Amino acid sequence: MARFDVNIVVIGDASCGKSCLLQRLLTNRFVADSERTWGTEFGAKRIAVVLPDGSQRRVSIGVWDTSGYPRFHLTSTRFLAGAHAILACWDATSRRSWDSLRAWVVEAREQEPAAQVFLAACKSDLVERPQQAQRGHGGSAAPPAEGLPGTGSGSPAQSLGVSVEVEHWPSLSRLQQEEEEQEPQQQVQQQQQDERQAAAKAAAERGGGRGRAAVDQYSASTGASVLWTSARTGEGVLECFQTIAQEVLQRRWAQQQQAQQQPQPRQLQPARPQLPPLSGMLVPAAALLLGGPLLAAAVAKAALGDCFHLELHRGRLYVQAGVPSTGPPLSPGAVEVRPTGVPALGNGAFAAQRIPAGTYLGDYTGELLDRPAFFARYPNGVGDFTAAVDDEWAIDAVRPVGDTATFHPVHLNHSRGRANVRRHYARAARRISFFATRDVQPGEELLYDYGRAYWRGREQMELP
Ligand SMILES: C[S@@+](CC[C@H](N)C(=O)[O-])C[C@H]1O[C@@H](n2cnc3c(N)ncnc32)[C@H](O)[C@@H]1O
Repeated sequence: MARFDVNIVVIGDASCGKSCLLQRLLTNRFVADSERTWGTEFGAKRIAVVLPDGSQRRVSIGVWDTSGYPRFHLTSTRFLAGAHAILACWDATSRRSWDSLRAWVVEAREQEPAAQVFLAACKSDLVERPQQAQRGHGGSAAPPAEGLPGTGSGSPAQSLGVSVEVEHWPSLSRLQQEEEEQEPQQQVQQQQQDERQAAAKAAAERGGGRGRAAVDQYSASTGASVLWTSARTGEGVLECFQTIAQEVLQRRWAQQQQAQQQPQPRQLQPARPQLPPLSGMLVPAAALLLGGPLLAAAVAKAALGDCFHLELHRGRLYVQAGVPSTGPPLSPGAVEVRPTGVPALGNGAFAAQRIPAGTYLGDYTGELLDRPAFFARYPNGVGDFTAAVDDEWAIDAVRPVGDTATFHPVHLNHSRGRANVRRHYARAARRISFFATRDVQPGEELLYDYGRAYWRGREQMELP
């Protein structure tokens, strides 16, 4: 799983309203006939949260909308590993959907015991909703009264100290397409919606939905908050995800406080970073002293060959030593993307077979963003899955990160001291390539040093 501050996986029966919930969160629109979710969809949003100590933090939430179809069951549950929160949804108008909620919750807890579980009633505009706005285990978090800009619904934003800053979503093309298609169909859709609403209300009255008492009882027995949502009206949707982010961060904050009060275990000394061979560096250093930079560069190139690069780009001279620009390709299946077992890291890339030193692991591919596009998407300058090519261009790999079946360099975690991978930059070509710097044994994680700039402003998050 990709690493966001709060990773949320949405589970529940097919057609219970999960995709509409995610679309409402990301686009503030209701797409009545949203496509079935084949596999898993993904979206992300940045929100600012106030911690219990009063400090403010900007956090990103990543939301994985899994398929509820039985044939995708395995894929869906695979995404649970590394989740901080699991949102188990049911269709508030459907008895069957409610009845299978327990099985989803049991499975979620088995797969990712560390995750906090929340229950979401979808389509709650079609049933009688709870009145009060209590939050917490054993209670239901109903939307409070006054709205947050853009939601058109009630919001606990002030009391929670949460505000939305920016959002982005990878399924952009699909959503744009839906937007284009929506206009001419609007009247028909409205009619269909009215009909569906009337039918669902009738079903709920016949006992299709679950009574409040049963919901509260289950919530109390599982310790999972209930969040009432309607993707159609927008009510409770943003609040649902705000509640989750807030509760996850509150728990994390409490755990950190507790850990600080306990004696710290002895820290392992990280290994020294890998440098180019000393002999290769001594000769150019002597040449620099004796003949100046040109001679030093010529000598370095002669000594290091494909492991020494000079690039004059946009008025700057870039020097790289110790990493090749070409190498034998990775054998198919040689890298496996899977949970690291460390919640703060999420997934990582592990050698499934021996990877010889010098192997070319792949390029950092994704959406190319220029400076304005980058800051429009990430106003605070932090993109967890972006790699800067130079001071104008960045590559955003937010899409491939959700695909753990195929290795992409975005899956590589950072280590300053244990790095066994390095990047080669060809800036003019807007290319960043990754190479193994030593033999990597089966089971070893592939790691590279993201560089100090990546951690600036969030140094406390960096693991060695
Ligand atoms: C490019 S992703 C790496 C792959 C990611 N772990 C995943 O699940 O797909 C970068 C994110 O991983 C996490 N991460 C990677 N290495 C880390 C480290 N050494 N310490 C803390 N967080 C790390 C951070 O959240 C970072 O923003």
